[in-house]
Amino acid sequence: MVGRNKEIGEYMKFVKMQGAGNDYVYVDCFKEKVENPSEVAIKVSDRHFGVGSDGLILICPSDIADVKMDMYNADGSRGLMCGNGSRCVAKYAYDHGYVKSEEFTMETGAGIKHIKIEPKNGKAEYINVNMGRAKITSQFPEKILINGEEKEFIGVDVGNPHAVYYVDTLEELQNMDLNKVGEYYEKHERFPQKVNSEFIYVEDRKNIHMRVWERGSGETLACGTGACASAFATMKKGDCDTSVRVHLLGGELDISLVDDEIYMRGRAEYVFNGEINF
Ligand SMILES: N[C@@H](CCC[C@H](N)C(=O)O)C(=O)O
Repeated sequence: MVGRNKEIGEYMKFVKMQGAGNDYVYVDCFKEKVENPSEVAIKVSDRHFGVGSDGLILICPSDIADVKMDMYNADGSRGLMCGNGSRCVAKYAYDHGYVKSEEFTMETGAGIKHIKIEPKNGKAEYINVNMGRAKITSQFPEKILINGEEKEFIGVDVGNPHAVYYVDTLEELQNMDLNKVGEYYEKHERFPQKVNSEFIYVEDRKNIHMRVWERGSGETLACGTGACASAFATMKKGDCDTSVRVHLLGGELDISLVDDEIYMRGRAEYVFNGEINF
């Protein structure tokens, strides 16, 4: 815990931020210390008894980059990479003067990422993240039996694992009951480390629609790495150009592939600051 107040006991200061509706509780570890981040992630993420979020992200100093992101899913499991989180950490670090220029580096569990800020009135408005190289991790596509039904997916690693499933119509995508079936996808024996599952409808060569069931957090309004994985799968399959807009339940992300590296561009926003009691 990071503080003690004689009226309320132990408390932790945080800022809630969201990127395309993927919301996390962020703690500024340039100033604060979080001792049991997995337990804290479970507590803060609870939408009734906590702050309410898709997980916890610590914004930390780094020995090897300008800033470090340390992320935890809502179930307390550690995530190696978080696309939406990286934009929020970048915005926070830039707006709070922890980084001094518009281009800087971020340490993540999936290596060092290069960030480029597009500022407006001195604050980060759009954030570009070089997500690095993606890798296809399955047959192309691979058949799988999920809850008695045969499906096809494309496995993609973007620093964390994804399985991308095509859906035939936008209506079918909108009507999917992920709360009912999501866990069958996440915890299938084909994925011993569990997996983030994306369901996509390709509208045309420049637009795809996506819903996601995230490993460790369930359905979220967006997943940055999932958007990159989905865009990459459609590009490799020849269905989309090398620049794609991904439409998510909570917003939009622009993903492009340049010299085999994936770039993600999008916004990040503050929601509120607070203190939570323990
Ligand atoms: N929401 C994230 C991904 C978070 C980690 C993921 N659930 C995992 O366990 O790999 C994103 O925006 O990329």
